Amino acid sequence: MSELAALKALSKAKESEEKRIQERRRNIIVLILRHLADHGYSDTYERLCTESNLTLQKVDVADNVDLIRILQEFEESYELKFGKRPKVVRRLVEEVSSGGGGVRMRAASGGPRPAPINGAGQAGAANGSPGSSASGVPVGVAAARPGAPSLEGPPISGALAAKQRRDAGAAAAAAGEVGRKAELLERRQAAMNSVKPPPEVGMQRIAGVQVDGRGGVLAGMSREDVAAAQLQGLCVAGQAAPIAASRAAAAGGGSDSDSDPENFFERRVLKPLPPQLQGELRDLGAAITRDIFTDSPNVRWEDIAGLDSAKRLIKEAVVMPIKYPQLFTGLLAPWKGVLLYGPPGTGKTLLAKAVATECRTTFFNISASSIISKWRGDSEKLVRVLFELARYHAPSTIFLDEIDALMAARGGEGEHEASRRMKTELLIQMDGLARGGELVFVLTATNLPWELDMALLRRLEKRILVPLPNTAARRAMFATLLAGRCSPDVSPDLLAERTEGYSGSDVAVVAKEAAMRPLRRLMSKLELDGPVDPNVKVELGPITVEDARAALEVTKPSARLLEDKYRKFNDEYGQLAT
Ligand SMILES: Nc1ncnc2c1ncn2[C@@H]1O[C@H](COP(=O)(O)OP(=O)(O)OP(=O)(O)O)[C@@H](O)[C@H]1O
Repeated sequence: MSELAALKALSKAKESEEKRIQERRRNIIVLILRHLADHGYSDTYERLCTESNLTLQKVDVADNVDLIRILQEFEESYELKFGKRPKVVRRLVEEVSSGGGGVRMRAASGGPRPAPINGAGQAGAANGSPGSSASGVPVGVAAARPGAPSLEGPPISGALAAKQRRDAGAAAAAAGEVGRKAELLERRQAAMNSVKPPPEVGMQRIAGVQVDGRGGVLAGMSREDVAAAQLQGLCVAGQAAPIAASRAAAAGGGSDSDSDPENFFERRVLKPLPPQLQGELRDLGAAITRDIFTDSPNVRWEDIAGLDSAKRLIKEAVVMPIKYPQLFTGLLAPWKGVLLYGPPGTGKTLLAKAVATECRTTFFNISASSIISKWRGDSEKLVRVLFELARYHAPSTIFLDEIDALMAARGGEGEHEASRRMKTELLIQMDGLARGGELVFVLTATNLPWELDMALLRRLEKRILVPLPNTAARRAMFATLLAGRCSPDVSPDLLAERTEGYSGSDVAVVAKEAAMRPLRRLMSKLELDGPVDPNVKVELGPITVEDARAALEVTKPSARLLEDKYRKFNDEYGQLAT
């Protein structure tokens, strides 16, 4: 072949390769558009149409192709080739608990790889920073995050950033402004380094204090940080706080989901609101969606002391039908409504959170009293939308806490018309569940079961008493809460014996009160002795017998009085005879 012909062939090959690349790029956008449209992400769809100047009215994907199928085929061919499933998405940052309720993030171990997809990592490397910003946030993530702030204009993707850098470089070189180019690169890099993760991923930064998931202090902290962390109870006497104690704190103090690195990846991705919800119903739907647990509340059965029968019944009524639906058919069809009742602070909400952790269904965590206060006029519609969403996201669990606030007996004096309508709607919706095929459970909790409307009680087929903890359960709670904090003569047995009639939350208060006393001693010492000497270890002394006695004295049982009433209700309506 002549040289000319060879050149021509080369140019043609290059041209068609470029065409293929263009085509591939366009196809990717079309596939994404189709995916967004099929899955109801309408806002994002509109934006992508505008940005890409493509719409599904002009082109569409060919038959039998979609992103899910492509991904599936990729996974299969990878597995065939390498004998293992590919890891399609990987962690770039992990959350690190501060142990004090806060969370910071750091780059995942091994650091981010250069980002071949968006190119930002390579650009970073070129600038002396191997794909990671000074703040520990991989540049690739920062640059690729929609909405992340950048120095100039809207957020730029890694590829676009790289292109802009190339363009900027060419322009600068042409003008002989090498210095300006360097400055530009530096500014861009600085801009990307300063990008923080958007708040929606639930991460926070705590300046200067780095504490690992078990309360251990990480390298890089100053003595002052350590002292401050110690004073905040992040670590006792220079040691990592016991895992059991931190888990118990999590169980007691609400969700520790943000502090559990595993949760980052387990975070639930919700489907967008169903398109049939329009106008004000859509607003109600959005409000309810905010009450869906997207993170696991991370309360395990073993975090809940005692309550063995209640746990067994709940597992049988709610958890097992979701895990093994094939066994729960016909006569054994799952219960649609479950009522947890008992004195305040006995672990009803904890049990519900354990259900959410265990089942991984869509979990609607609804406080009935907040429905009333926030949506007084609209609560009937709210109930309808709630059940519609629960069916849409099935399998789901609707947890209605404080159900007595919503469903006190109807027809009472001064009952508002809107309230009556809302109650009727709830009953209708529950009947609808019994008829429908979707797996939707209604789990309710109350301290005042005798105030509930009889019609509702009938629909809550399974009624489970959650009683005050017995001695063994109180002992287990003290052992967990006070692990590693007591002098040898303070035993959990002694505390358990002295707390007959206390609820679980009373026990937690006694434990906290006892643990506060050595801290108070330390604080008054610090106040008296002036500023902290950074070389002196800040140590909390142990809880003494005197501390425990004083804590018991100031904390009285809060739920004993109504115990007989619960037993009576249980005899008449309950399922648990303990
Ligand atoms: N069985 C238990 N095991 C461990 N901790 C418990 C237990 N029962 C109660 N607690 C402690 O008491 C706190 C309150 O518990 P929870 O909110 O589950 O009570 P509740 O029965 O839902 O109360 P209320 O009826 O007032 O809403 C928990 O955060 C936990 O610290």
